[in-house]
Amino acid sequence: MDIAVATNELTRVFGSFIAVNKLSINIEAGEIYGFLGPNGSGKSTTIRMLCGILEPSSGSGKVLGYDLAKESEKIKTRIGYMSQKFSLYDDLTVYENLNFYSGLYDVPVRERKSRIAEMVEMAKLTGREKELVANLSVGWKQRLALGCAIISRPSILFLDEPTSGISPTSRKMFFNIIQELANGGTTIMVTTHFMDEAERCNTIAFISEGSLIAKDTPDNLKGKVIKGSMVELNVDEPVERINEIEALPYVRECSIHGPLLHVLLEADESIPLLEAQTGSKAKRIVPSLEDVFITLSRQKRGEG
Ligand SMILES: Nc1ncnc2c1ncn2[C@@H]1O[C@H](COP(=O)(O)OP(=O)(O)OP(=O)(O)O)[C@@H](O)[C@H]1O
Repeated sequence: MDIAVATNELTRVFGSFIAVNKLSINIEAGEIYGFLGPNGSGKSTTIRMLCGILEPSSGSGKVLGYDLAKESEKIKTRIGYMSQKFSLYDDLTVYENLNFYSGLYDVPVRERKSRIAEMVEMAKLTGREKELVANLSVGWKQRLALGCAIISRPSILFLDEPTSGISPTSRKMFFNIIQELANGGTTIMVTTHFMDEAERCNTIAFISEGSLIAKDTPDNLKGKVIKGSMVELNVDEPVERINEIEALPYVRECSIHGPLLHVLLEADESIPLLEAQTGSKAKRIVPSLEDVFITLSRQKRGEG
């Protein structure tokens, strides 16, 4: 098993604030590693350290065998990185952007044309090569930004919320491309707030307040983290009822999911009691990844 990323107590502070706290992770070559956590939990800061853009305050790490502290320049030229702010030039065409990045990443001149064609095809931008980037929709721009990030064929790709702000169809298309890259052997580390994308990762690491609090496959997380019986409850004015339901002695957690409440009970035996006390039908459900993350966040805050 090849390890593409390994960190040991990697830490970053800003003044007295600890953004990333003794993070130790391993990412296997060729896997899609989902890096999840609430806003401000330290995901971007971690990725920026792994890309060699930001110096760690303490701890250590290697990416593709190169040391984060001593060999950040080597790391920068060997990885692909794409953040939510796509670094594209609006006043250049699709082709010109790809050509620019092929130069930036030192793609051999004789290979540039074929590599650009490959990226245009991968990004499903065929026929748009001469279009100004300013005229592209966000979904198109995002796939072009991906093409620019991988024009040098990096063996590892860091994606920091690549799909925020784009349509569900474009998101799906984008993740299909990611899956294909991983099938071809590229290691992918991706942050996302979308649970359907998290489901497609081989491994999920969940961080909160800079610390790693869980790491496993999506299925194992759903099977192991939540203890008790999860039910769906359809009540009027669900948000107003959360506190009252959570105060019931046999209820562990209650959270809103669309128009419904998810209620975590100590055991199945409490279902009739919950139905009687709320006057609503409770339906037993398998916990979703979102339920898992709500539980993990509460446990971290000491509420679980
Ligand atoms: N350059 C900086 N100076 C000071 N504080 C910073 C700096 N960069 C990040 N932080 C702080 O570190 C914390 C972690 O930020 P980070 O961007 O890594 O979180 P995140 O998990 O990526 O959040 P989001 O999901 O909102 O992108 C935040 O509280 C942020 O304000």
